[in-house]
Amino acid sequence: MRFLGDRRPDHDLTYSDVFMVPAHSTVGSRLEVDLTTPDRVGTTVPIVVANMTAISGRRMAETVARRGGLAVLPQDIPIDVVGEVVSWVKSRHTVYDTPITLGPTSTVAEALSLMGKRAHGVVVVVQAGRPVGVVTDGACQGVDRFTQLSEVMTPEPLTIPAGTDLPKVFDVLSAERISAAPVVDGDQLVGLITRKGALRSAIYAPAVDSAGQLLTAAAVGINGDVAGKAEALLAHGVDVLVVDTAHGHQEKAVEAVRAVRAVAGTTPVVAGNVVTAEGTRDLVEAGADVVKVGVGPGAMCTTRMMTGVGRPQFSAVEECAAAARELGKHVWADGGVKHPRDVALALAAGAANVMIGSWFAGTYESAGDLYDDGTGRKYKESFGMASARAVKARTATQSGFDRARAGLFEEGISSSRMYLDPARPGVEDLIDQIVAGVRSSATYAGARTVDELHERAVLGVQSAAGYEEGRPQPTSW
Ligand SMILES: NC(=O)C1=CN([C@@H]2O[C@H](COP(=O)(O)OP(=O)(O)OC[C@H]3O[C@@H](n4cnc5c(N)ncnc54)[C@H](OP(=O)(O)O)[C@@H]3O)[C@@H](O)[C@H]2O)C=CC1
Ligand SMILES: Nc1nc2c(ncn2[C@@H]2O[C@H](COP(=O)(O)O)[C@@H](O)[C@H]2O)c(=O)[nH]1
Ligand SMILES: [K+]
Repeated sequence: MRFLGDRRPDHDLTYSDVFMVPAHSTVGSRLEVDLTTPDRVGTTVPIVVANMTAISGRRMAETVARRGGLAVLPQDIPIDVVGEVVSWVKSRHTVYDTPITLGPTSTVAEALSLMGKRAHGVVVVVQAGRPVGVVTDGACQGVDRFTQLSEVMTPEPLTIPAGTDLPKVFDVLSAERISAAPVVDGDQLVGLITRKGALRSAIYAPAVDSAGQLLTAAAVGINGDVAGKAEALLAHGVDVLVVDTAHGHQEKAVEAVRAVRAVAGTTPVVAGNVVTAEGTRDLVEAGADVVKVGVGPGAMCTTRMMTGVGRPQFSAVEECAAAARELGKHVWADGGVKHPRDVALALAAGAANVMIGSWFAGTYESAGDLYDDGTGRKYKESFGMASARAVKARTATQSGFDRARAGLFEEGISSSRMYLDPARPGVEDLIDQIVAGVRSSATYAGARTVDELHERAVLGVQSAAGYEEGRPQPTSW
């Protein structure tokens, strides 16, 4: 990347400070752009879900990997539970969604409590493995919550034989005016497909391991038996290890990376967080394949206000990516991403992948429960991984005194409401939006790949008014 007119500013910048200018392009279509990430971790779109307890769990991991991204399971989850999640994710179909299933005598209340767990909004009623009905949210309205599903389901629903050509699935569902249908092998339920799912599976390539199963990642902290934890995660089949701590450029973190590298073999090791070239080089030297960049940009993060420490994220990514690339390695831009443009600009700055936490908290697939705020707006609760709430959970096995002492050092928000966007309530809706934005961004730069976007990007620095001009105006002024 370079700055417009070679006018490199003498101060650090974040995403909102910069804009990209269009360049002469030979890329004729946004569909010609290949967003496979250059870090060789296996992602086919540059999206990684941050290792945050309220956000990254099994449904998030499954859904995002099916579209080519990766979710990092947090270090606070017990390792045997991570193992269960990894086996479960790896048992998921790479094309079809996991259906929500209940029996004919299950109740409307049960169906409604599960429906918010997935974006497709239907429950499949199953008997001896065979789909005998489909229940929608609409069918559950205006009936007693104890009503059995056999009374409200659409019986003998349209089913799709496994392996049906995806455009055909789309056309059949459109012709029948239904949004989702059970997928069957013989008469046995093997998955669920929606119209949008058929479209997405035709556009995206899932992120998979060498056995063709969905890709997984898990984080470890820097305390305790780090190598032992890493070995246990590897034994459970985790594909990418993330050594994660607030201050990645401390000796303890460097030692943790060395310890993980020593047991990781060919498994990619990601480590952070840092914001300087020196920090990047030290983590690469210790064995990191990918360095995670970002101190303080996160939406749940109070580090900069508490400590004055951090660095505007665009410049941090640019400097660290340059240092990593000199050593043949890569960086992930971690935190502060709120719009598709931020993802595009992080890639322009040289990131190989972009980590997103809070933006994905307000989706059906995030780990938290779905709430209604009383006005009909749906939200999930989220919290930072250095908040008092997370520290309390992480230190549960320590003495009361030690826990209270650790709680003094909170650097994150313990409670926030992340509203679901009614137009984009599922994480796949957000992925669609991000991928559309980034593909378009690449064609404006004349780039066909993530690396070319970084090489060709020409950026300028804008005023707050310049940024504001770019925002849409949904009302008259
Ligand atoms: N990207 C960011 O800006 C930040 C991210 N986070 C996230 O919060 C989670 C928890 O991370 P973390 O707080 O590192 O907890 P960890 O449990 O990973 O432990 C951090 C270790 O580093 C030591 N340490 C030394 N200096 C610092 C420092 N300035 N801040 C924090 N620890 C320090 C701590 O010792 P002692 O407790 O005795 O000081 C402790 O032993 C991670 O997921 C991390 O990514 C947290 C803050 C910033
Ligand atoms: N300083 C803190 N940083 C945190 C905390 N919890 C998470 N994080 C960091 O934020 C990113 C995600 O950023 P987002 O803007 O997409 O939400 C995450 O990967 C961590 O690096 C915290 O409590 N304090
Ligand atoms: K912040």
